[in-house]
Amino acid sequence: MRLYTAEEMGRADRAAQEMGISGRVLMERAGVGMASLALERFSPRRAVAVCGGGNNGGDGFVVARELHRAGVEVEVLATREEYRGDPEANLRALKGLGVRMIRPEELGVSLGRADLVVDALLGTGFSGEVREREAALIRRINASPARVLAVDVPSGVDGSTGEVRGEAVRADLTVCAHALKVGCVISPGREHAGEVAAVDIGLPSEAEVEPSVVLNDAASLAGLIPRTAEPAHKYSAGALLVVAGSRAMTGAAVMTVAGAQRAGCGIVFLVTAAGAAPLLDARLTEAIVEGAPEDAEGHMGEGALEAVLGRAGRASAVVVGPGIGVGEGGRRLVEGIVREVEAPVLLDADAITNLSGSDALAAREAPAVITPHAGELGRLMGAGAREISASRLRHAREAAARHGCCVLLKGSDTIIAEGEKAAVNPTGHVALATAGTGDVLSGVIGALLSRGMGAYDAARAGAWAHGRAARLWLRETGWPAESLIATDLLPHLPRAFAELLEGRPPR
Ligand SMILES: NC(=O)C1=CN([C@@H]2O[C@H](COP(=O)(O)OP(=O)(O)OC[C@H]3O[C@@H](n4cnc5c(N)ncnc54)[C@H](O)[C@@H]3O)[C@@H](O)[C@H]2O)[C@@H](O)CC1
Ligand SMILES: [K+]
Repeated sequence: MRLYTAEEMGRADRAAQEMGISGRVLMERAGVGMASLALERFSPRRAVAVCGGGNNGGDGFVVARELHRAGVEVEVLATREEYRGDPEANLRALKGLGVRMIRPEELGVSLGRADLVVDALLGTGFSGEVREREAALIRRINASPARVLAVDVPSGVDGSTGEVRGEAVRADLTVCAHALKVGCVISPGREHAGEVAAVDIGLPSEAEVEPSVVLNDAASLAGLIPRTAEPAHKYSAGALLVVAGSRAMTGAAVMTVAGAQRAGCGIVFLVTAAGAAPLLDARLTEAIVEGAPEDAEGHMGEGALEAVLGRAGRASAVVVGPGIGVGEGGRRLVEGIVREVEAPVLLDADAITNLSGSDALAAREAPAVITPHAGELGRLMGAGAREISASRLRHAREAAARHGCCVLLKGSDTIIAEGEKAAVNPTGHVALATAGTGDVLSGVIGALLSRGMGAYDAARAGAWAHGRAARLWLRETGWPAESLIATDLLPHLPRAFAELLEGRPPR
């Protein structure tokens, strides 16, 4: 499925109009499609359409006309004194049909009676902060108990980024014209959008433009997962070195290694703190475990880098971070790995925190992936987690540019960014908000790197399979999402990868 920013949608729209398809036709098809979804989903009896002064409002007038035609009792608030062009024509048609027009001061009463609100106040023509007049209307809509259908974008959400500065409508369903708007799939816009759907507005394929952000769906990943070729041995199948764990943190190493094994690499080496090594060796039957010198806190310390570099020569990728601890020793270890290891490196968790303020990544030439959550990215970028969360796409891109690496910013809407490219992963699930799932993800992406995938593709495929595994677990068990534990993902990873290999989009 296609994702468009406001600018890309505008270009595609202009291209269609140059081909002779009028804006009026596009608006008509958008409104008709949106109304038909609203009727199907909500079976409304009394609706209020709140329509702004632009084409989003114009779509809203068409939705209102269609609802009226279907027998719904409709009231319309048109916020502008005078309309022009297509919105004007559609407003005139509504008035001709005798649809009741209301004034802003009547909105409260009308909303109290309605079971559906059509939010057509602001669409892709909006960005920045909502003016007070519109903000007041948004607050009214949000206070109403009626279901909310957002036209194209929930009003107040930046359709190109998902950023919300000030008020924004909270919709039950957002129906986008032609392509999903980027802002409807990235948090916080994503949470405002509710369920998201797209309607066909008759835009010809010749009018499509190159999107800057892609939806990381199974179709977009088809054919990317490599198979182990004959003649094969365990090294040719991918040899991953995992640098993880400390005396008091052994689970992180277990989950990273196990994730990697299920994502199909031939052999996994684990270098961990000496005090943790015997226990981990006993738990990780198939892995080769080596203890490295540790400091007083039980973290890998002085001499650990040598142990890692000794193993790294045989590895086709390295994962470093889960459970290693934060401190000066960890910092030297991670900087040394970033500087010295030529194979692709994935940095997660404490490895990212250990690099805050360092320019080691920017100086590195070989591929690298970092997999932070908002807090970790904040520490790396000298910002707060809230600042990162408010502008996720921008910060993921900035981090990728500044550190010259691939960035996977975790969340229900995991974002993968590298250079000019960006993808939003749709398989994420709240079930994954539990300790250890990030360690599994590091292992999965590390395994894909070790099998020869490029950083961006490995991160995308790993994110997809990881989220999909959670969804398969939910489907199989029927248990509440909150009950998932990280190791539950492991037996479902093979099925998720099988789906990617078959190129079959999930049901
Ligand atoms: N291909 C297209 O581009 C199509 C666009 N359509 C609709 O047209 C919309 C885009 O229309 P427009 O470009 O006219 O823009 P919008 O209608 O989204 O927004 C313009 C209106 O928002 C107001 N506004 C802008 N910034 C504001 C702020 N900070 N605070 C308060 N009000 C603000 C403006 O005064 C103007 O009235 C899409 O979202 C979609 O709903 C559809 O008709 C189908 C075709
Ligand atoms: K809207």
